[in-house]
Amino acid sequence: MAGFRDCDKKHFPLTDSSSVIKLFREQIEGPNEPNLALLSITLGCIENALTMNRAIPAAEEAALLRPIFPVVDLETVEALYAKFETLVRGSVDLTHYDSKFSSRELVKKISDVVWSSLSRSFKDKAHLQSLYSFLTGNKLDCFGVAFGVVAASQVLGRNDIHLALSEDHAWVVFGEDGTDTAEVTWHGKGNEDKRGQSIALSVAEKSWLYLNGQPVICDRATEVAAMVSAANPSINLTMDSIEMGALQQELLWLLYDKGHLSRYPMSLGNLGDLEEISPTPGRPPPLQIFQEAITVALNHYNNHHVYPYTYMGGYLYRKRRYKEAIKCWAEASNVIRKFNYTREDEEIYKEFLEIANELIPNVVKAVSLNTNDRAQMNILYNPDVYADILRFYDGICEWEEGSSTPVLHVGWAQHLTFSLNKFDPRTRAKIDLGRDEDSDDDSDNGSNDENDNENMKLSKEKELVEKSGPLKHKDPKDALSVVVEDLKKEEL
Ligand SMILES: FC(F)c1nnc(N2CCN(c3ncnc4sc(CC(F)(F)F)cc34)CC2)s1
Repeated sequence: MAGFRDCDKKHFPLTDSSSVIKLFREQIEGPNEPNLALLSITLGCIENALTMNRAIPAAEEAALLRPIFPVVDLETVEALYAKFETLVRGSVDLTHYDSKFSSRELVKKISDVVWSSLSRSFKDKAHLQSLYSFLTGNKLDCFGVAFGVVAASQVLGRNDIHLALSEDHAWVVFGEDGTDTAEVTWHGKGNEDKRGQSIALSVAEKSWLYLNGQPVICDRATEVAAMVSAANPSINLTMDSIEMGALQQELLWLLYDKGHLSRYPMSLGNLGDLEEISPTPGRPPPLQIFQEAITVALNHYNNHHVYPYTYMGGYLYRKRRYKEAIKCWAEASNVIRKFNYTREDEEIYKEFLEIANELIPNVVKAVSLNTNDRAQMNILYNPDVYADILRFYDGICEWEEGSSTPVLHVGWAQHLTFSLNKFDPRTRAKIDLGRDEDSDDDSDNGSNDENDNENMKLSKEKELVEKSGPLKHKDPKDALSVVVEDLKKEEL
């Protein structure tokens, strides 16, 4: 049983970040498994002190010489821990569940204990992910409920119940071989919660939300990594707490060095973002961390995670390394095409919408404006970049194919033609669409006639593009429609 031991208490009061690191280090190093409730209450208490009600701008606060890092007293943490233990042990009569491994009924009961304590207020605010928030405000977000259920399971000594994480949802695994699954929290807005139900493979099969059966399955140390990753240093929409960010970063490096991020791509992405903001001397650069996340996704999750590519793509975009950013976005699309889009996949839809309708158009605008920068300008003459944009869109089309819900609408097409038409026509003719660049005869090699028709159309398009020369259309959307109109005339 976990419990709040004397060896834990000796760390208190915590007076600075190094004392917090020491507590986490000893908890992770053992000999007992890390106490999730103790660590979550502690981290949540610090986050609350560093990010809530800090209306005074930091400068004035510094002028007041008020110490920023909060002192975390033993009494505070002990009281909250006791409250959690009393709630959980008081609500679950373990004599009803005597088998060595947990049952679905027990998991549902533990979920009900957390669930029934929640206030009805809105749940997508920040700082609602820790047990500190749960015990002092009866508020938890979607992740927080799942984490709370796992922390409660640990208090009950149910060490087969663990956290399972996708890129936008959380649930638990349990049972003899840890492969039983159960919903324990809600997802998104306006969706009935499915708590107690298993994540049937049929559902997980093709939806991004369940990562096609490739979620991150946590052990206790990875659950600590999830708690640290879920910490939120933001004070408001424009300001972050430097101290909270630095603490989160140091804790992630501690977990990294112990190997507890090695199966958790998103935590590596979080670490890469923190390193971009404030590089740690002697540590690898952000790109290397993002690359590691991609390698983990390739090696352990059958390349079914999208975020490793959008973490790296976003970073490269911010560094104005546009060619490489577009490559990452094509790789992200190469992942999503393996799924069918369902209505609960809104988060990743918004991610691709932003890339297609804001980031890529911004790139082609940026490079066509500052023509003096040769490196940037030749993006519009680079067949690889053009091909990557086509691959990006092709993946989204494949994602839509076979889905219950459509993905693309005319808004996408407007941005698509804007982006594609900024490319030099000769470049567009160069990419390898599986047809010869120079031969304009459409002599096929035994392919059937609709291929001929297709080839004929494509070679006609190429001819048209060459004849019309660089596309100087006043209104970008005309370019594609001109080609389509001419093709239609051909067919008549
Ligand atoms: F790819 C970039 F655009 C991203 N930037 N931030 C991203 N985040 C931020 C952090 N984040 C996460 N970071 C660590 N662990 C988890 S577990 C999870 C799903 C749920 F919240 F449990 F339901 C989300 C998540 C979600 C994805 S993706």
